[in-house]
Amino acid sequence: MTRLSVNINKIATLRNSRGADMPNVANAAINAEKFGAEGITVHPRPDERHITYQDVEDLSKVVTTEFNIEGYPNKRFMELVLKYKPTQVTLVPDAPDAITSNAGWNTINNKSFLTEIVHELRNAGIRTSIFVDPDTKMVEAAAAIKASRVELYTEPYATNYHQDRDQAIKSYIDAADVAYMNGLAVNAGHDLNLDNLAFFAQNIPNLAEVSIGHALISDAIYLGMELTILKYKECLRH
Ligand SMILES: CC(=O)[C@@H](O)[C@H](O)COP(=O)(O)O
Ligand SMILES: NCC(=O)COP(=O)(O)O
Repeated sequence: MTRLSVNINKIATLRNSRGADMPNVANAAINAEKFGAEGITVHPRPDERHITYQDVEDLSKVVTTEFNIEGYPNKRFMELVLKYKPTQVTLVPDAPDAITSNAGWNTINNKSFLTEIVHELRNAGIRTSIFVDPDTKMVEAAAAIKASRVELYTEPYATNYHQDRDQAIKSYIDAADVAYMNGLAVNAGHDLNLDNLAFFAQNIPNLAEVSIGHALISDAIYLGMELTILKYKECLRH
């Protein structure tokens, strides 16, 4: 069964907008898990525009499902994740000024850099996932780097879903096949929502985890977080 990891970056965006502590990020994680989330994902960006490094410390004390920290592995990020040792670290190639994640790693050109990072994380007992485009060559190179998982970057799927979902899913099916053939588990994320999630999950067998934030938190404004998480989990039952 595919795990739903709720990305709570946007809870922190709302909290930061007033400079106080409402909504409290740790409470949001506690409630998301109470409502059925099977993981909590955060992406502490270098400018801390939403999730702060302090949030990561606070969350490390309360998350009881799987804690997934995403980010670019610069020195500060590595010190953070090695200190708090989450369940999983998802390595993302984002530039500091990226408005959001907009591409997967070039795992061929960054092989030596990523191999060193993955080795350090594995030695710390942290599961590693590399954020990649649905490109079989990038997936194969991620396996050579000895990552445990790849996370398929699903923005292109979401963008093309309504136009031609069969075409939109094709590269993801191929990438997942190659991942499994190379001993990698498959995660997915970015721009997944209540419209496009079920078709994705139905077509990617053994999908280990989806991490969903922007659409899920937006839906929760109208539906409430409990019903929203229930609806997203229903999409994963196929
Ligand atoms: C890797 C990924 O797709 C998510 O971490 C996404 O980047 C969310 O980041 P923002 O919430 O800052 O858009
Ligand atoms: N890894 C994807 C993630 O954590 C959330 O992405 P989004 O749902 O906010 O686009």
